[in-house]
Amino acid sequence: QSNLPKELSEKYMITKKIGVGVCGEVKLAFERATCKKVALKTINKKDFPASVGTATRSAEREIQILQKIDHPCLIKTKDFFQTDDSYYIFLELMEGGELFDRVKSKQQIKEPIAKLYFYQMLKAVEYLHNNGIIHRDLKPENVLLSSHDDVCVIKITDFNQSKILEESALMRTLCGTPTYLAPEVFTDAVTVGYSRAVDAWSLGVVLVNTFICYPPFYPDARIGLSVSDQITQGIYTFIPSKWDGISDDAKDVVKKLLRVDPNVRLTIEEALQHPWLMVRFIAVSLPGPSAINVGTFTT
Ligand SMILES: C/C(=N\NC(=N)N)c1ccc2[nH]c(C(=O)Nc3ccc4cc[nH]c4c3)cc2c1
Repeated sequence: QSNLPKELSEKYMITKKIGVGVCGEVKLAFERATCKKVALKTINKKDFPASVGTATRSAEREIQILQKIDHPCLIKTKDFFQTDDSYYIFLELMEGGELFDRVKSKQQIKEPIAKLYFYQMLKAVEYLHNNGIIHRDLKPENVLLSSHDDVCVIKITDFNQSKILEESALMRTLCGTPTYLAPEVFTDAVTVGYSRAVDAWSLGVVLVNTFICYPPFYPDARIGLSVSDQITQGIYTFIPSKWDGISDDAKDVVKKLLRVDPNVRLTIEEALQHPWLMVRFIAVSLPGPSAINVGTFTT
């Protein structure tokens, strides 16, 4: 890290690499003044194949989102630096690492733990959607665990693909008097605005992939369909043996999230009302000052 900004090196000591992402890497760093551990995510501008212009815009939009969001299950930035060729984002360190690695190493995650993580993901995405943000890249690599214990707080990260829903021209048109408006403007309006449903779909795939240990859509000669055809036709395989012992409510949530038509797909809000999630939880609170109540709810 020879070309680090001087003020960055003065404030932080950077040590080993702890995670590697698509566009950059994650390192363990220590804030010199407090000796506190933090995660440093470096995003190299030159890693983006497109012209630097779009790269900078997408990275800057991500930084803007990262600095604006405030929810117990969304990663928070603690500091930020940039040079001509890189962004340096300091984030709260999630000791448990990525959910992806936890799943890779371990056999099936037990249903109550899967439900605890899934509930937190729903609450995080509910917050994003309520703030007009669509994540668009929800996957186990972008879910971080706060500790090595199974019962822990999770946080969603990586807003590189995220989209901020601006007020659209269509919304403004629909506010005016429709005297001269063509019928298709109304019918189009019905389908527009479901872009947030993509996050619900992804969470359905995460639920199957992460908690039942295999992706619902994968290249398999026996199915005779490409992954994209399986997805567009909503054909996914339920390997019965893997679902033994999993509750019918859990299967029902998956079925309703993995609906091809976004208009009938379960929304995040509806998923939170689903019987599988509407159970009493002991609030997950961490010891010490960082105790966070990610939410308790009753039957
Ligand atoms: C902000 C962000 N990505 N943004 C973009 N890719 N543009 C991002 C993505 C993945 C991330 N991973 C982490 C992170 O703390 N990872 C991690 C990985 C392994 C271990 C092991 C112990 N703690 C760990 C933390 C922060 C983080 C931030």
